[in-house]
Amino acid sequence: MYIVQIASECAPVIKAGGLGDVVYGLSREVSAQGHCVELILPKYNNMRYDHIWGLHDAYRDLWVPWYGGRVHCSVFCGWVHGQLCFFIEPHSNDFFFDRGVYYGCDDDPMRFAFFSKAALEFLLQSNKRPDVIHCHDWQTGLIPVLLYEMFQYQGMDTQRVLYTIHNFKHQGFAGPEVLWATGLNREAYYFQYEQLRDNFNPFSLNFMKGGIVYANHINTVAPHHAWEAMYGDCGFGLGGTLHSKSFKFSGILNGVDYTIWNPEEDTHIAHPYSLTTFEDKVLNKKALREKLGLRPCDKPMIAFIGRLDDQKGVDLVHHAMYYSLNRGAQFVLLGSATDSTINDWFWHEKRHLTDNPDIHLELTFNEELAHLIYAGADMMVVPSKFEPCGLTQLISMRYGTVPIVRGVGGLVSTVFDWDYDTFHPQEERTGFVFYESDNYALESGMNRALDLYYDEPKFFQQLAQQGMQYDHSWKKSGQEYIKMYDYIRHK
Ligand SMILES: Nc1ncnc2c1ncn2[C@@H]1O[C@H](COP(=O)(O)OP(=O)(O)O[C@H]2O[C@H](CO)[C@@H](O)[C@H](O)[C@H]2O)[C@@H](O)[C@H]1O
Repeated sequence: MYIVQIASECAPVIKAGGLGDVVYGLSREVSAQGHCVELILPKYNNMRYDHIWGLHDAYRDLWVPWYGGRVHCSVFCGWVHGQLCFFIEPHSNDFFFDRGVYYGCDDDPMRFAFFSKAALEFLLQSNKRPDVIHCHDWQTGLIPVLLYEMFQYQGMDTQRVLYTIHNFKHQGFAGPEVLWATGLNREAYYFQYEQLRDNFNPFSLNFMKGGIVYANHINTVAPHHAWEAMYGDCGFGLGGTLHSKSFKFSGILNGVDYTIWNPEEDTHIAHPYSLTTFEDKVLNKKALREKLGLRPCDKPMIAFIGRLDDQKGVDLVHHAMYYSLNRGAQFVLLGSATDSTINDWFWHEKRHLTDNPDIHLELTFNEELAHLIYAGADMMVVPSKFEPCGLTQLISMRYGTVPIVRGVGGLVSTVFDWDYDTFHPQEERTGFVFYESDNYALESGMNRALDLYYDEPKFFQQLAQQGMQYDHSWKKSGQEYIKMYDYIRHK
């Protein structure tokens, strides 16, 4: 099969969070299983160019219809760790992708509407006719809309679309201008409830809703989250739409790219280790302390890695920092915030705690440091309010770092509580789970983990090693995606 992935991120060249990991890891796996996979991405000026090999302009004259005129674009081509990627660079005064950031601009809906249109225009003009177009999140929600309302009449009538939703909270809203810009025009038609009109704001179009309505199949990144989105409050207003499209909606659990996340071969960590040389993990804890200026001691090390966003339960992350110190542990946080209130809050904490030798807050995006923390920490807290799948707990388990998670979304499907899980025998359990979203619940999870660490170190190590034995590589999930591609291709 020939698959084209269209997305706003692809790790490690463009990564703001888990979307980038999934787009790269899945592409690699599907290629490894014998299919042809190409990626189309925006050419941001701040992406990690050091991860692209052989970048050259492959298609100089892409003209993209936009409002009444056309925008001239160049398409660059290069290899990102073995995956062929095309990067679209528009030459216009909007400077859509020359902003020094991936997201967070007022005109984000316009930027990604343009990208969606340009990506399809590139396929059309370069005569690429994939069997399946796989697009992701709100940024590419307009792809199936544009394909079925416009491009199929220009010769792209056999392409099928899989639309994967990684986060229902961000849906992409715009007014009618986006219809005039992209050439979809017909306001009255698209503003119908059955089309793109937002379920709550009648004056707004909803990109993600468009993706759901028009794609051949939609999935989210864990089966449990598919249920939560349809029947709970995790659909953020799209539950009804999903319900009406439940015949084409499912969940496929994410995997982790074990060529990147592998403690045996990780070049970013101080001392590689495996299940059988688990005792070397402590050398990474020592190296982490040295790197971050934490004092040498025999305390446990608790970590948090993630976007500092309301979704991640930042209030509980904050509580976990102080509670760890109270219980005699060290704490490391690696995160960055796009919300200025949360950013200011954590910068305030960082300054306040700067002289404390047992805690370090690193408020940036740092892929290399993330590897060292996964390897050096004993426990990872993931107190999310909602979590479609979650990769940090999966990576942590791979590194023998015990996850302490809130029982939501993909977290509850991958972390099995050491004390209370009723579905798995003790030798298959992997961490600690709490359910309520308050300090007491978090403390109960952390206490049980710390008690096991202090009082029964052998059992704690056994638990860490049990997590390492799970296979959360892309192999199985990759096969599920291939089955899905094949299914929609023949629909
Ligand atoms: N400051 C920082 N420095 C370095 N690395 C950092 C970092 N902050 C985060 N990361 C890394 O980014 C990834 C985050 O993974 P998550 O599963 O938390 O994704 P996220 O919530 O962004 O995405 C959404 O998409 C993913 C993928 O589908 C879902 O798993 C998830 O539930 C959903 O919310 C991990 O690889 C983590 O190590």
